[in-house]
Amino acid sequence: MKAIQTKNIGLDLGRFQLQSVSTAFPAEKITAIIGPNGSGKSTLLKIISRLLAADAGEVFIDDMNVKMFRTKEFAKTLTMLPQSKELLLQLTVRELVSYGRSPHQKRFGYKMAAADEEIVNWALEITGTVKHADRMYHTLSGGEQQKARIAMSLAQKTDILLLDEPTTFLDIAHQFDVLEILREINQQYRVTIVMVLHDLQQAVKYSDYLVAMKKGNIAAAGVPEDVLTSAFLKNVYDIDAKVKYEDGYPLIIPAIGNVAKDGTGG
Ligand SMILES: Nc1ncnc2c1ncn2[C@@H]1O[C@H](COP(=O)(O)OP(=O)(O)OP(=O)(O)O)[C@@H](O)[C@H]1O
Repeated sequence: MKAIQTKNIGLDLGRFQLQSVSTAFPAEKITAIIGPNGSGKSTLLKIISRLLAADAGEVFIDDMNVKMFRTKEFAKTLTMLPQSKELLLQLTVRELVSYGRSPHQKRFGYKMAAADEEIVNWALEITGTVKHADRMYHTLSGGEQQKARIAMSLAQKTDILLLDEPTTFLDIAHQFDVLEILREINQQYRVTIVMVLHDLQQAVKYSDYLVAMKKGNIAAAGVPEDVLTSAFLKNVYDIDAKVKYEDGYPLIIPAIGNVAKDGTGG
């Protein structure tokens, strides 16, 4: 199983720069990337997953530079589920999830092997999307679509799973449902998971490690209880709040009169 390391990643997007980002995501653990809107979380995930090329620096999976992977080998090693934007896919849910198997197939359009069918069924089952398998993807609700997209990522059966805001569009029950599924995947199959989460309480509860970003830099990294403190909230989000832990679950109590500022993390 693989660990990810970034070394001095730099990228200039004009008004925004990733500034020599060096960090690591531990193998076989769940890491949450947190930080204010626009702090560079998605950009970092896109660079790790080769969807975006950095101007400087390197990404390694174990000791292998990601540039050295052949496309198909990379797709068998790492899956990235980007933030969902409106997709009007003319596909059934089963067809969408089957795309997850394409890196494992000999030729595009080749009839799927029984073993691949089994994995597609497993991904549909584990995400609770089997009941929608024969529906057109675009007719699903936002939450149902999100679970179908997660099923597609799981069907790819990689050692590393990157997810950008996997709980978007989901109600609270389905958010916990998805986070529990991811935890099960991590524990049972020892998959390394890195996900962007905005809910700090969920990030602490469902991850082993936190990486926090602010203005294109790493602001903090470590075990959740060490990272999520009152001083951290002030530094990264510019909010005054107390943090109390109850049974390992953080309670974030904002100071009275605390108002959101520009949302850029100060
Ligand atoms: N292709 C692009 N061209 C120019 N600027 C970009 C591009 N992609 C992202 N940016 C800018 O880079 C900054 C970081 O974006 P990014 O999506 O990585 O942030 P984020 O931390 O994931 O934010 P959010 O929590 O809102 O999803 C933002 O200010 C964004 O507008």
